[in-house]
Amino acid sequence: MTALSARGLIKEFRGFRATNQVDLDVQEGEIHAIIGPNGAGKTTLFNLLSGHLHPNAGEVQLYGERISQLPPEAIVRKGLSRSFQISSVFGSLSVLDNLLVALQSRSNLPGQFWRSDEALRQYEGRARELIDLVDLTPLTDRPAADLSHGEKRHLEIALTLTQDPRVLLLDEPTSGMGSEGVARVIRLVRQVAQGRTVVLVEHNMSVVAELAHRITVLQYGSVLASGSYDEVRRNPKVIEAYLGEEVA
Ligand SMILES: Nc1ncnc2c1ncn2[C@@H]1O[C@H](COP(=O)(O)OP(=O)(O)OP(=O)(O)O)[C@@H](O)[C@H]1O
Repeated sequence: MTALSARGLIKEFRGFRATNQVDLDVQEGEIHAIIGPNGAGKTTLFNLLSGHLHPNAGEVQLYGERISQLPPEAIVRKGLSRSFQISSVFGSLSVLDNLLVALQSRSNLPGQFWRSDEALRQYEGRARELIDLVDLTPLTDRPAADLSHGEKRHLEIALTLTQDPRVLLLDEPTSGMGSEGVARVIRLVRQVAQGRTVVLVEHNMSVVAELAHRITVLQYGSVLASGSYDEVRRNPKVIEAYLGEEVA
């Protein structure tokens, strides 16, 4: 079953075409990587999938339902959430409180966003489960501002999971991490992908090789190739696009 698809997506910024007739098919349960050289249009495509940008033409479907003109909050409610490259955590709140606020914001009307501590506590069980899942248990009560870069990325993934998405978009989950951090993220992505569909933008080819069932390669806003890691890395057009960068 197709979880997420795009047909003929076009996005222009003042006449510059950042996304050019992109078609994408992500099957339910797969981990799908979007790769491409700098400026290829990966982030723009992510923004189109999540509703943070609207296409000039073409459409995005989530489980067969057109979502491309909906605002991001409506798309989240339909089961697609994304993490951002730029940290979206509240630094002054503890790890636990970040999760409590995110869980509560999902379950209540916006006017009720800030409520009593007591009301927040009903989400504590789920918050602690998510903290465990992303390996942050020893840091539960620490202000998020104290976390390392890698730990913040883990917290962000936990925050994204508060929406209980069927489809999870991860924007460069390993960016800025050393090899140990990268290995932890690989384990984490595998874990959160159980029972979910994951689409990730990723520059690190060893991460892509480890995780991705299928890959879409972008160049100059267009799809250059798609297929398994082995199919894609043997594709002469991909090799040429990455000349000077490590693919194999
Ligand atoms: N808001 C915008 N206004 C004008 N041009 C934009 C805008 N957003 C993106 N672009 C341009 O669109 C192209 C694709 O950008 P995008 O950020 O999607 O690429 P990317 O593949 O994510 O790059 P990177 O790997 O470097 O993050 C770039 O040339 C960029 O300058």
